[in-house]
Amino acid sequence: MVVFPNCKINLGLHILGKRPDGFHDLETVFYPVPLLDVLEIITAKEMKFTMSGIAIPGADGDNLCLQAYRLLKADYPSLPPVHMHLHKNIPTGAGLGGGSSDAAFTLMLLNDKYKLGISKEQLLVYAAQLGSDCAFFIENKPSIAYGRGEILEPIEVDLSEYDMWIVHPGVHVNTGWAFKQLHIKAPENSLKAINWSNVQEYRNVVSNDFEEVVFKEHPLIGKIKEEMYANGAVYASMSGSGSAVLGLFPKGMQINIAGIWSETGYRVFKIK
Ligand SMILES: C[C@](O)(CO)[C@H](O)COP(=O)(O)OP(=O)(O)OC[C@H]1O[C@@H](n2ccc(N)nc2=O)[C@H](O)[C@@H]1O
Ligand SMILES: Nc1ncnc2c1ncn2[C@@H]1O[C@H](COP(=O)(O)OP(=O)(O)OP(=O)(O)O)[C@@H](O)[C@H]1O
Repeated sequence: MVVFPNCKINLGLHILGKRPDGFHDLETVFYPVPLLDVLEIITAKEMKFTMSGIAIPGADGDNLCLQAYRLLKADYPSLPPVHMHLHKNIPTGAGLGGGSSDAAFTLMLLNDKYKLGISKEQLLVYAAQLGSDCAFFIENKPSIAYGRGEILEPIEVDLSEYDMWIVHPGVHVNTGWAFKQLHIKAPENSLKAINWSNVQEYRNVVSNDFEEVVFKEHPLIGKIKEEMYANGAVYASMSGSGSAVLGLFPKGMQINIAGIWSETGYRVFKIK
């Protein structure tokens, strides 16, 4: 069975405070984006995990797909050994949640393939154990998120009238590091109060608290955002804790990619 884990972008991200468990409470809008990994799982004589595509830092044994398998295997010992193959397209350490998506899709695929009968509510609980933004991918609908990112409410956001470009500058931002750099202050507005149908207004009212600290450490990421606005973006922002930057442009607008983001290591995605 083959599935295609997608990524997410954050539209706005407010860090509300540090919690006793070391995590942070946040407010953000998650929006699913069809930039896809490929995950195949087949029944095997013994466990095997293989990968192709973009290399992922860290040991293969720590891969979130395997962590998801182990989490279910502990509660469902009848789960047979499998061969999982992950083809990685979504840049890592990019704020696009690719690892979290792979984990969520592994849970859903195993549940479907082996008829484990796990309810959506229980899948959300498993997902939240694997990563803070993992639960989002179980629902995979535009949502406003609270708590660590696992408390989700659907929200009406439709960006289909715009062309979306995502630029990844090849820099890996460690999410834990980014949270440690923050100087937490009360947000100027609530993302819930924003009129999400007015995309033209986003530039004035939608902000990401990570940008200040991440741009300071990696000025080239801030530069990408500036370049998006200089080249006609209606809205541009870093996603999550970076390093990917998304831009919304008027539909059909021609952008001279080669002239703007041709530096070595940069990857530019036009989202279909
Ligand atoms: C920044 C976001 O991308 C926004 O969508 C997510 O909140 C990050 O979610 P994630 O990558 O799934 O994060 P996790 O793997 O759960 O946590 C990585 C590290 O980030 C920090 N972390 C993460 C989420 C959160 N709400 N508070 C935190 O302080 C913790 O130090 C944690 O050890
Ligand atoms: N299947 C996987 N895909 C990507 N990263 C994985 C995977 N499994 C484990 N990881 C580890 O998780 C780290 C972060 O991965 P991910 O791509 O989700 O980061 P991110 O894009 O910054 O996401 P987020 O927005 O959730 O912070 C990687 O550096 C890697 O060590």
